[in-house]
Amino acid sequence: MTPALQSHAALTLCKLAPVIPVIVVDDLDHAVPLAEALVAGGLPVLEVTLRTPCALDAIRAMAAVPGARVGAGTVLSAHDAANAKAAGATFAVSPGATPALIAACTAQGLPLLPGAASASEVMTLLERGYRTLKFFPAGPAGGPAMLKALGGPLPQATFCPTGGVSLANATDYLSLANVACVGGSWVAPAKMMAAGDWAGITELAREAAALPR
Ligand SMILES: O=C(O)C(=O)C[C@H](O)[C@H](O)COP(=O)(O)O
Repeated sequence: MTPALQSHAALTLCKLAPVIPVIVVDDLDHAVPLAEALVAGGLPVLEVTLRTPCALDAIRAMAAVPGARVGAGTVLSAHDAANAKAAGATFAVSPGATPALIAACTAQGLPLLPGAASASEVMTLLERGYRTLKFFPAGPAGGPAMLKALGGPLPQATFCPTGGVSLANATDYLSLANVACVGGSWVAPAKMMAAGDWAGITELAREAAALPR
């Protein structure tokens, strides 16, 4: 799958909802109820970070939840990409991008949302054929002002800013012409997951899904 087609698939996913939840699953038993809660609240696209031992099993379980579009986050290597694909991930998100990761996602037909935080990084990915990018870490890298500035010379790149995005500042990003959606962990707080507060998480998802863009 060419990078151009990967970016097309990624953009389609980004347009499904204003927010992609960034999920850290510590307990496999949380995976299905969490996915159901987020989908019920209107957030169907879910990024499960490969940061915990049960992440791949969580992806496998969540991929079977009706309406869920489950991808892997923190995909850093070709090995991660292969594992994510085998677990049923339908897309991959990375904080940056490397030639090895790009080659693996291209070979395996796994749409990659690669990370970029500077004009040169954006230009390098555009050169490779990627037009849908993660802007990471969004807050520390300059926030909405930085994205707006990048949009001047590089309007062909569309972003999913992630890292320091919250309900309070999401609209500052979503109102920009070069932003398709935002990513954030605030809709799946560890405390609410530990407490099994799935109704509360559905409520957070509802608020997020209603954000204007
Ligand atoms: O590991 C990755 O590949 C990531 O996706 C990193 C996440 O984007 C941030 O950890 C989410 O940031 P917060 O919403 O501020 O918690």
